[in-house]
Formats: sequence, structure tokens, C-alpha cells
Amino acid sequence: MSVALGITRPPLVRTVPVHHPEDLIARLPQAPPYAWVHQGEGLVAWGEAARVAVPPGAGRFDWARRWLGTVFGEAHIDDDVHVPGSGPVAFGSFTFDPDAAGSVLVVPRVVLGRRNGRAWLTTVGEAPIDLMAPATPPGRVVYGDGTLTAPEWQHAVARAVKEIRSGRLEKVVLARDLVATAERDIDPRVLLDRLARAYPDCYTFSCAGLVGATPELLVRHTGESIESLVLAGTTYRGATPAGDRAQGAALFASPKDRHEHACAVASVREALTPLCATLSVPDEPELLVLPNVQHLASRVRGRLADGASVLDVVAAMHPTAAVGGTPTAVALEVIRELEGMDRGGYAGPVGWIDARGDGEWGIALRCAQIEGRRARLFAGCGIMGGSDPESELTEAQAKFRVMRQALEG
Ligand SMILES: C=C(O[C@H]1C=CC=C(C(=O)O)[C@@H]1O)C(=O)O
Repeated sequence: MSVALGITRPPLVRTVPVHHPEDLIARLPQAPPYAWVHQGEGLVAWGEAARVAVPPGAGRFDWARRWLGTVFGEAHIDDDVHVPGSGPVAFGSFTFDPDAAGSVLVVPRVVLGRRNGRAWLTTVGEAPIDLMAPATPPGRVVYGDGTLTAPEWQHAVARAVKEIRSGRLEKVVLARDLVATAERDIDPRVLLDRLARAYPDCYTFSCAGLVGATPELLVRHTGESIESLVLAGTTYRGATPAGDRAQGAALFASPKDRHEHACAVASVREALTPLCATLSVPDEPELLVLPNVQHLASRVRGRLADGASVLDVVAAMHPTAAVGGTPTAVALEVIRELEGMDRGGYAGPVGWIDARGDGEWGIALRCAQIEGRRARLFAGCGIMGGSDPESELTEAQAKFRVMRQALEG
């Protein structure tokens, strides 16, 4: 099932220090890009030394870990840098729904990394010749409804509210999609560049056509330490600094949003407790202010008990109640019943893992699946018993703005 492209067996993986690239994304050649960039640091990559379609099912993360064990285990690694992200890495995108096809892992041929004042280049096998053709913007973009029209989605939200009030569940996250068609083929490098400039505090990512800038860090794994930024509860930016503060204060004081956030934090605590020797979860959220919205945010930190890799942690955490709901199993049923769409990689884990098991994975939000001239955009909202369908639709529009601006420039 894996495809190894033109590399000698066993492959030689070489990591060498390089001069600081000013802009990681600007170094991407004309090839499907892989990226994970936050505040100018991270990894960009291209080429495919190995690629696999991860079979759907409950054991998919285990399957992925075993595949990676074989691929990394076969490699001769010559790593002069020794930091998380040096040596061989795999990028991955997993579907939200464990039973949906579309999860993928790719070991790129070339990786350029930058972290804490150091930069490095990793090559797998012979370094390919890269074509540095400039990226062309997609031109005019028109939008159409995805699976549900706006009124149909509001109706789905109203039905979810009824289910919650009837006691079937406490919270569910409902999403919708929009279809964008551009004048020209969409070069993901244009979107990555615009996203990283506009949302430097988010994680700008690209993997197998899924491109976005997510504010939500599912897990960062460095040695035994893990960190997660849990988000749920949203309001808008004010027109003035005072208006901004008033919006933030109202979000902080809103029982509906605090409850929505508490569900997400509880799901993360529950998932991480069995894996961790120590775990610190803040008593109160903080505000994360982004250019389009403000979120309630909780930074969770822990120390792993026994050598779990970042994928083991991802497997335990996904789906958190920031994208599924409470209780998880019922929320997944309700999502299938009411959304009527396959989320694909949206709201699934996206990120990278190295041969030590370190890595960074986000929840794929504020993103689109790109194919030729078309992009399928996704946005969702946490629905509670007190949710108003019209306000939830407005919130989803604010979340769509991230990818709309990336497409339109
Ligand atoms: C599901 C999404 O956002 C989640 C993350 C932050 C805030 C959320 C909310 O307030 O509804 C969602 O739980 C999305 O952006 O599509």
C-alpha cells in the first residue's frame, strides 16, 4: 500500500543545518506542499518518499503508527541537528469520522525546518531538482452552497437544540460546507502565504490538498511534555478597542459559552488523564483574540507517563468536544444525522510526526479541501441547549472568512 518513489533501499535520510530562511513558505517549489507554520517557525516540505492511505476504522492511528515504525525503522538516519522535526518526518491528515476514507500519511522528500533560532534541511534519498515557478493567484472566486443551504443548516441547528433540550446529549458541533470556484487552478502556496501573514498566531497547514490556518493545537509533543490549546466559545471583534474588550467580557460572562468551553476541556482532561503522570488544566479559560473572532481558550499541559508518541496522544484525544460533542458517541450520531455531509479531513487531526515520536497536530479548522479550481470550505459551531440558529450561522460566516480572504487576497 505504501509507494516509495525512486529512493534507494534502505533510504538515506540526511539532516544538515542551513542558514535561516526568512520565509519558510516562500521556499516551497511548484509541487504539492506540506506545511506547518506558526509565527514564522515550523516545517515546510515537498516531494513524496513514501505515501499511504490509512485504512478507515477504530484502529487507524495504531495502523498508522505501525506503518511509520516500518518506514522510519528502515531508514539510515544521519541527523546533525537533533531537534523535534529534524530527521525523517511524516505529515498526516486524518478524517474527522473514523469510518470515512481519506486519511493519509506522507513522508516528504525534502523538509525545511526552523525552530528556536535554528534551521535545517532534511532530504530523503537523492535530493530532487525543484522547480521554483512563482505561484499565481486564483483570480475571481464565486461561491455556492455546499451540502446544505443556509436555511437548511439553520433548521439542522434548531433540530440539534431540540435534541439537547430533550436530554439526548449536552453539546454537539454542527458544521457546513461552501464550494468556491476560482478562475484559475488554486495554487495552495498562495493560500499558505496569505494565511500565514494574516493569522501568524494560528497554525498554517497543508497536507494532501487540505489547507488552512487553525487556531486549535490538538497536541504538541516534545520529549515527555505535551501541550494542548483547547478552544470553544466564540464572539466577534469589536469595531474599537473598547468594543473589542466589551465583546470579550461578554463572552467570558456568557453561561452558554462557558458551558460549551467546559465540555471541550472536560473531554481533553478525560482523554489525557490515563496517559499522563502530571496534567495541569487551568480553572478558568483565557481569551484568544484573532483577526476575525475571539475564543475562550484553555492551555493544558502534561508530562507523559510512558513513552507515548504524538500519534498515541492524538488517538486518545480525537474527537474532542470542540469538534464532536458531549457525550462523544451520541454527538457523532447526531452529526451524521443532521449535517448530511462527509467532513473529510475538516475537524480531523492534521500535523506531523518525527522518528522520535515528537510532533505537532492541530484540529483542521478554518480550512478548505483544494482540487484544481475548486475549494470546499468548512466551518462549524458548538451547539448548546440555548443556541440561536441565526447567531450560529453568523458565527460560521465569521469562521469562513479566514479561507475566503485567503482565496480572494
Ligand atoms: C468547529 C469550529 O470551531 C471550534 C473551535 C473553536 C470554537 C468553536 C465554537 O465556538 O463553536 C468550535 O468549537 C470551526 O471553526 O469550524
